[in-house]
Amino acid sequence: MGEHNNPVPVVAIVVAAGSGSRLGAAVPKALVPVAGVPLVTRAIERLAEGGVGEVIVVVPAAEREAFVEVLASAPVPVIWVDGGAERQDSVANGLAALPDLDEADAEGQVVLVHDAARAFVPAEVVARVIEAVRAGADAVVPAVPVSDTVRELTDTGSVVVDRARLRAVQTPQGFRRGLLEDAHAALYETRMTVTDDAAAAEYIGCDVVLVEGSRDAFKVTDPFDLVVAEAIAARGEPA
Ligand SMILES: Nc1ccn([C@@H]2O[C@H](COP(=O)(O)OP(=O)(O)OP(=O)(O)O)[C@@H](O)[C@H]2O)c(=O)n1
Ligand SMILES: C[C@](O)(CO)[C@H](O)COP(=O)(O)O
Repeated sequence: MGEHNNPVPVVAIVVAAGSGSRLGAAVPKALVPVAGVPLVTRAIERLAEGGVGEVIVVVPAAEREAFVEVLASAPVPVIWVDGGAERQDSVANGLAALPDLDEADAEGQVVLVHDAARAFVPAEVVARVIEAVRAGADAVVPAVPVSDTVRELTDTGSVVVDRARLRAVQTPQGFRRGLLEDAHAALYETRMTVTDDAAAAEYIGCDVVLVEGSRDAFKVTDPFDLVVAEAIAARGEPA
């Protein structure tokens, strides 16, 4: 860490540039309200509560004004960035907008990547991810056991998979900034695509550490999920 009075804040790249085609709402998914509060607002509140000091919010370019309006009273400073065609592109745009720091601070800064769609992530999960990065992990992923029996399709039919060895991957995922920048640069160079940032880190040889996630951190994807989201909002904080 370089010389300074203030510690380097934990920054979160909140990807909110998806359209939410499976949800089918009239507005981008991240702006959809649950109990009157948009998903992106909820996500940022949870991140701030868990220890994030600054957010880069990646939004559909044409909708930026609407996002600025709903986040006018965000609990942490917001940097705005336009999204890309795929989630991976949106994360890369977010990374490119990270504030300048001196080299040592930038290398060690904790960067989280979070889906706005995982709006109900408990603050404890956010804090757990940050703590694991600070403790030295390369790439940190909150994950939960899989409750269904799972079958994998084969050329001839399907086979059952040992679910005790499966974990469903959530966000926020945590990294040291330098490492995540290197990972996305490598993906860009080789035109490789991944569906999460831990896979990007793995692509450049990093180990992925799993920490306990939460069912509350589920990704709002289709209309059924909105019913669950409303129920969680009505229930309040997890016990
Ligand atoms: N080009 C994209 C695509 C997705 N996302 C974000 O990545 C997260 C996870 O994506 P998903 O839940 O699949 O969202 P959508 O792509 O919007 O959903 P759909 O596939 O139903 O359109 C979301 O917070 C979404 O806003 C993004 O920032 N930029
Ligand atoms: C990053 C992620 O939330 C991990 O589960 C997920 O991969 C993103 O969803 P997508 O549908 O692949 O964009």
